[in-house]
Amino acid sequence: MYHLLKGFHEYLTRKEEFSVIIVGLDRAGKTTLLEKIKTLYNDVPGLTPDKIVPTVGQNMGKISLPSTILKFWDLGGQKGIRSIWPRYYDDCHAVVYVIDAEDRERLGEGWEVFDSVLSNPQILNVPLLLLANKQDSPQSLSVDEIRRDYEEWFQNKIENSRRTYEYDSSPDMHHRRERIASLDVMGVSALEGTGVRAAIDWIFIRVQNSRS
Ligand SMILES: Nc1nc2c(ncn2[C@@H]2O[C@H](COP(=O)(O)OP(=O)(O)OP(=O)(O)O)[C@@H](O)[C@H]2O)c(=O)[nH]1
Ligand SMILES: [Mg+2]
Repeated sequence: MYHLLKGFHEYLTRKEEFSVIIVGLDRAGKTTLLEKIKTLYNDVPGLTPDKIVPTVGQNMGKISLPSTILKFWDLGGQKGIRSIWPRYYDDCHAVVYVIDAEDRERLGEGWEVFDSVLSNPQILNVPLLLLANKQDSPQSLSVDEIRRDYEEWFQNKIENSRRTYEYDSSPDMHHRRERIASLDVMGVSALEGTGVRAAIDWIFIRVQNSRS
């Protein structure tokens, strides 16, 4: 009887688990973001920024929300490690791409990598959120500026490739354009936590919707 009741209780209180991957260039602030998420949502706080080192491999963190567990995979962003990202694409329910809005010199590199993430067929229908991090810094580009910078970069890429006839005719181009048109960009400060709850709300709603 006890086991029956226990099983029934577990059935009633069970939570569905969703995997979210956090990708972006090295130093974008992915681990700082994950640790801030843990601090905001868990009883046990995440690491403080002074304890965070560059990620070699991946970090995992979970948070519990109503009837839902979000399991985050923070993947190392250094060039040599990015090749592990595709291993996570098949099983993820949402993708968060973190861009360092303060580092103007690396924006182009950030878009190049973002574009290669976008073009993966495995995540074609997976919710994708672009986070413009480091909004606490006065040097950071705003959300609107980040969006514009990406659109300009993308436009340039198309123009250049038209000349070489390689890009425009690719079959996934239509999807990519649609995806960019409906892309959600949010500003956060992983360091201070600003905007982080709004980003989690976005992920929570999207994974619920994509399931139904
Ligand atoms: N000002 C500011 N600095 C930040 C913010 N988020 C991260 N940083 C700093 O950016 C640097 C890199 O942060 P990490 O979280 O280690 O970056 P990462 O994306 O995990 O880097 P990899 O693990 O190498 O892929 C650290 O010095 C952080 O303190 C932020 O919101 N604002
Ligand atoms: Mg890291």
